[in-house]
Amino acid sequence: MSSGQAASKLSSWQKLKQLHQSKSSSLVLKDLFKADSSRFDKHSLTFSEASDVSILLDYSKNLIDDEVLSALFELAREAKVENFRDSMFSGEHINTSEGRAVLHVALRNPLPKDGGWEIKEEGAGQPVHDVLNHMKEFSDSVRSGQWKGYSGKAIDTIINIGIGGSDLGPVMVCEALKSYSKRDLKMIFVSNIDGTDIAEALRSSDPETTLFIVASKTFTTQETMTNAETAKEWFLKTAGDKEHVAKHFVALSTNTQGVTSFGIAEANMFQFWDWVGGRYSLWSAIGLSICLSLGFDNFKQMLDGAHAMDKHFKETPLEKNLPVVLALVGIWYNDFYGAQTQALLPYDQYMKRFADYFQQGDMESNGKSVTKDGSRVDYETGPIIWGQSGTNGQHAFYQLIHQGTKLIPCDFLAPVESQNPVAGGKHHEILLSNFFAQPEALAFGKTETQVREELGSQSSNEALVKSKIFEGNKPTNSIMFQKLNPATLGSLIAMYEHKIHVQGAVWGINSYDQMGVELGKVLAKAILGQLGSEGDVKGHDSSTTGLIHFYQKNRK
Ligand SMILES: O=P(O)(O)OC[C@H]1O[C@H](O)[C@H](O)[C@@H](O)[C@@H]1O
Repeated sequence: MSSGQAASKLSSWQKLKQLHQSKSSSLVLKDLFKADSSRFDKHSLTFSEASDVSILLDYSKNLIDDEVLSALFELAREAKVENFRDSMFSGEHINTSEGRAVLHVALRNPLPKDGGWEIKEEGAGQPVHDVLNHMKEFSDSVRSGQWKGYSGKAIDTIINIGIGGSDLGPVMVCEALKSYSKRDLKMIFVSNIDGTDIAEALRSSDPETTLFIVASKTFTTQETMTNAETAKEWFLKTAGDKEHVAKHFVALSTNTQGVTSFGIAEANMFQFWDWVGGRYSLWSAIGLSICLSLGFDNFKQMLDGAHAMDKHFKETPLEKNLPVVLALVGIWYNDFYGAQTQALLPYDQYMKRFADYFQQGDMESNGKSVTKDGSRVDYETGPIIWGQSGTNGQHAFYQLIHQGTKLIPCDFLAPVESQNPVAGGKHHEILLSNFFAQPEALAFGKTETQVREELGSQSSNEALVKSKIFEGNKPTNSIMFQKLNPATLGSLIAMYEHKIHVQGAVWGINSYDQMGVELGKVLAKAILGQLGSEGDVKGHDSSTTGLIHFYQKNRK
């Protein structure tokens, strides 16, 4: 297991610091490509270890050379990334602050008799497959119309009520694999405590044909429980009899007692375990909405794609290991170049929620400032993750990436094959031409000489010339895959999950707790009890008190 040692104490870290100082000015992409015609071949990797999956990672447009790369791999070895990875796979309790194993990989692991690994942790073998069978049975019966609502009608609307990891994964996947979905089954996701979210969902739904999925690992999350209660009240207003709840409410949780006291029978509960982190839970029962929308077979293919990436991560030498390479290159910018953010830019409209999903995945995992042994880090940890689908982003924020003052490493992702080759494939070719052009423009820019040539007689306008120069040398990864099918999506998600794992291991932090979300929740609870009257507002600073008083005076 990783010791939680500060990364900056490692000799390879110091070496990287020196390398950055001594050679960053000579790490110029234009020159690096000119000097080595095989740079793309040397710095690209392929992954095709799952059926129906073919992924190319081109990391050649990064500010790296052989010396930097070998120091980065040395860092991974010195930080014991391989040991820590193996500890995760074997079920060791690597989430030390909560004393838990971290086993989302077990959710996509076949049984040992079918070629999976033996994992010694309660739940991590047959029980996983029992829940999968339950999910299959249930989703088949709802999708086929066999499952009937209380008045005998089939279900045509699914409302998933959950937040954070109990929402973002299912939302992202249902959107990404929409072309595989049962189009006549309406999927609605309610997460926000803002009454608008549930009100809008209920407005367009019919209690006789709506199925509610209450998704919450803990079954105590205020937003989810409040939304679920409101949904139940709305349902019972029409349905009347409490007995009917059984036909319209199911729960996904680790908390059986919470589920039954809400009024959902254990038979309608899909179980998972405390070793599944919320932001890693879409592979568990939390994926029920995915199964309902896409069908179990597609869900299973997504698990298989993820499992193949797990196997790749577990067995491939670091130098050829996709998640490891992504992680190390990310560390190079995050810790030595001072980059604050990392953009995820999928050129596939179906992946429009991908960056939102990994905002939680990455930032809740690695947004930490103490190591596992409790020392304050003296280096940067998790990056700010953001992005949106291409080409929309190009018309919004790419200006800053090209010509702003900040270094923003970007991952570009795109499918070879479009699922909607409209207008004879014209849209897709335009889309891909942009996917190829942007990393090229970022890497190689446009020189002053080129600008002057283009401007011709106007080149005497110095300010204009300067404003049109692209400095270039902006690093990117390009990730191409054949087609966004369930298995490929599974592999891509697992690839980024493991990237996060490797970075957390190098930084010596616990990527698997989320203590930072607690304080706000506790304060909100206390404030909720004080909102009644001005006199109740006690124990706050003048700003918070002033804000609450303003609300109390002006509410209607
Ligand atoms: O699934 P639940 O227990 O309702 O938790 C929902 C979310 O709650 C918190 O915000 C955690 O930080 C998230 O990691 C979690 O996904």
